[in-house]
Amino acid sequence: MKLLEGKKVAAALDETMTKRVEDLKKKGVTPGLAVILVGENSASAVYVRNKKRRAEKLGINFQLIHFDETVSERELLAKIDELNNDKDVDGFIVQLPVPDHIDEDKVIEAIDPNKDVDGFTPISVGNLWIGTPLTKPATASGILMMLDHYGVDLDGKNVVIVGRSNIVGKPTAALMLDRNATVTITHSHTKNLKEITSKADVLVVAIGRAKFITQDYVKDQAIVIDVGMDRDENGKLCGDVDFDDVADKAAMMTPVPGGVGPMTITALVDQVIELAEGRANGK
Ligand SMILES: Nc1nc(=O)c2c([nH]1)NC[C@@H]1CN(c3ccc(C(=O)N[C@@H](CCC(=O)O)C(=O)O)cc3)C=[N+]21
Repeated sequence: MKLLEGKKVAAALDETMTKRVEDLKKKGVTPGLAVILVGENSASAVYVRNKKRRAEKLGINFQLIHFDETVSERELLAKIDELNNDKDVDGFIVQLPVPDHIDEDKVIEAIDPNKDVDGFTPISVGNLWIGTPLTKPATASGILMMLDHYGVDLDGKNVVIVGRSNIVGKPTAALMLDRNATVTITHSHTKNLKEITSKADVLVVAIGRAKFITQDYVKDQAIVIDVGMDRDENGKLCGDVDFDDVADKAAMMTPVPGGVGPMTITALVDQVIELAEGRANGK
């Protein structure tokens, strides 16, 4: 089984992105990324820390806006409006989840689609499904960037996605469809899940259930993409796929950590640089 090493692919792509940022700085443009984090969710703190580290390593101007859990929706929307109008910020995200007293859809809708580097706004999602994405959805794009790096041709392939979240399942289905794959989206109400997943040439799993996918869910020589970020019985980071159980059946598989996670961040920072390049050309 070939390991799809997101961490290595991310490092290789960092080199070209660093060069792009240097070229931009020569034109007097520094790419700007802002992240709004609300509250003290420990997983979010790790992901945001990783985003900050990567952006700063590339020379991107990173701004973290960390609100207390009790921040009002009005205050959050005011900050979003400020970032929408800040010409030095090419893109920004509101790290999800936000506390229950805040309407997540309302917050996402307030983001300027031209700065929506997560690809979550209705305009971005609409453009994604009609095939003209304004901005690329980070995790889904990260998955495609990794498959491209390993030369996986999706045309005509049978792709099964387990999970239908707005962050991963749905945008990944849209991008795979765009590559002429035959896409099936499964979820918690799907009947005979094993029958469907064991026909997949490419299996993408994003359900937040530690080691849920065992080899009886996997077609021989399938490509398995594990987007899970869970903890196993010993509290160790693991994915939605039982890696050891599936390893001798899959042709290719992503590890957790070190697989999709780093590529999610690569897609995010690549998107910010692309927007800054657009700004530099418009200058
Ligand atoms: N507005 C928004 N955009 C997101 O893109 C977004 C979000 N909210 N909410 C949560 C998910 C999850 N996500 C990850 C990012 C990095 C790693 C990552 O760096 N993973 C490392 C391990 C991290 C660790 O050490 O725990 C790895 O897989 O190697 C994982 C997951 C982005 N998300």
